[in-house]
Amino acid sequence: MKRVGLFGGTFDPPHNGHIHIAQAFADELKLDNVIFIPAGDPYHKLRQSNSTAEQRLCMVEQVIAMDKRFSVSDCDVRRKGPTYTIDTVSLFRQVFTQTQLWWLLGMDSLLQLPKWYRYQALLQSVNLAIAQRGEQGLTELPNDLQGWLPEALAKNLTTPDGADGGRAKLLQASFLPVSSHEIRAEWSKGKHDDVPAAVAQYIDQENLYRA
Ligand SMILES: Nc1ncnc2c1ncn2[C@@H]1O[C@H](COP(=O)(O)OP(=O)(O)OP(=O)(O)O)[C@@H](O)[C@H]1O
Ligand SMILES: O=C(O)c1ccc[n+]([C@@H]2O[C@H](COP(=O)([O-])O)[C@@H](O)[C@H]2O)c1
Repeated sequence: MKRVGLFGGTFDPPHNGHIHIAQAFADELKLDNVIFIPAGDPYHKLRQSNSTAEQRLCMVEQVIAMDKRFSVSDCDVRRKGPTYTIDTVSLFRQVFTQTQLWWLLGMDSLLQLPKWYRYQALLQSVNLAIAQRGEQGLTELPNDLQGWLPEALAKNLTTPDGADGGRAKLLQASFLPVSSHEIRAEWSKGKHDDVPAAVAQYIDQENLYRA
């Protein structure tokens, strides 16, 4: 059965930490493809930047050239209203039949998951692949996920057991201590080494992240 990773993010900007975990997810889960999906309206975040959704999409387009397993979808940028992952996954379910779908996310996102729109339905409709990030760990797992996670981790990764969804996998690979908000804050000071050169060039060309 084909396996596809869906990697949603604000990507403001996409950085080496994203690329590192996307490749690690693809290796460890043997994904055929990782689809980067920039959020159109990341309603859950306080926007602190001058970039548009189209510019974030353009930056992700630079990144996907780095690995033949990578591609990008503009479905969340095009969809109106707040970007809810349950809607994104429903779209991909229509296109990818006979495919195991994995939603890729960092530990910081997992800990916030009970705040996501219809998160329980989401957990049934897609599998979650979780990357370690910073000091945050499973000891901080919200009560709402404490029953679900051990069961989801115990599910067999290869044998389909009826409907796809409800599995979880913790990434073994380490993470890079890089974040978009730190990159934006440091950009005017000339610290550009946490993003690929093509992304750095685009940021300068578009005059992004200048205070
Ligand atoms: N360095 C990293 N290591 C592991 N996971 C990461 C890393 N950076 C981002 N992620 C994960 O990638 C997804 C998209 O991240 P996002 O685009 O919000 O970047 P970010 O660096 O977290 O941004 P910001 O610093 O603005 O909050 C999230 O699930 C996040 O947890
Ligand atoms: O569905 C939701 O309610 C929801 C709430 C918070 C985040 N998300 C998605 O999670 C992904 C990562 O978010 P972020 O904040 O790390 O950019 C991105 O695709 C968001 O659209 C989704």
